[in-house]
Amino acid sequence: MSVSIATTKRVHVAVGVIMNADEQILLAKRLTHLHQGGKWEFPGGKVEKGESVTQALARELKEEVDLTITDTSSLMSISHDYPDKQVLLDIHWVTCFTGEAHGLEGQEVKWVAKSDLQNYDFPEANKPIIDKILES
Ligand SMILES: Nc1nc2c([nH]c(=O)n2[C@H]2C[C@H](O)[C@@H](COP(=O)(O)OP(=O)(O)OP(=O)(O)O)O2)c(=O)[nH]1
Ligand SMILES: [Mg+2]
Repeated sequence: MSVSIATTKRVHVAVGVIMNADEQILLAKRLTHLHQGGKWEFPGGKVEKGESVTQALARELKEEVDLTITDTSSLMSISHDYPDKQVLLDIHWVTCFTGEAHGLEGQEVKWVAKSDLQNYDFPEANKPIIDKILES
């Protein structure tokens, strides 16, 4: 007899660590009805079929926080299993962008000094990202 094990597809997410000229980082608060709702995140979202990670990042940052990004560099990737969802976060530094940040999906957005990041509640997967930013 064969046993089938339920497997869920890992969700590939493009994530931007956006830093401004004052070395502040843009955080957005996940809406409560979403996965990991109420937690603070770095803006980003799912990579769609046929898109590169950079294309997805540019699209998501425009859709979510109204920024046009002009330069990015890879920071790290994190594969994380939540009890209810498996994610692969593809995280990029964003240091060149134009526009003013607004939460276009009704979410709160905030520029936060690096030294204040530890006072925010992030999803579990984000711990290595925070460590990396603090090292930089
Ligand atoms: N954007 C972003 N997502 C993160 C971070 N940390 C982390 O675990 N995630 C997870 C939460 C979600 O499961 C997933 C991001 O998905 P998403 O933002 O595209 O999707 P969503 O939950 O808004 O759901 P959907 O309605 O678009 O399907 O990655 C982070 O710092 N930024
Ligand atoms: Mg999103």
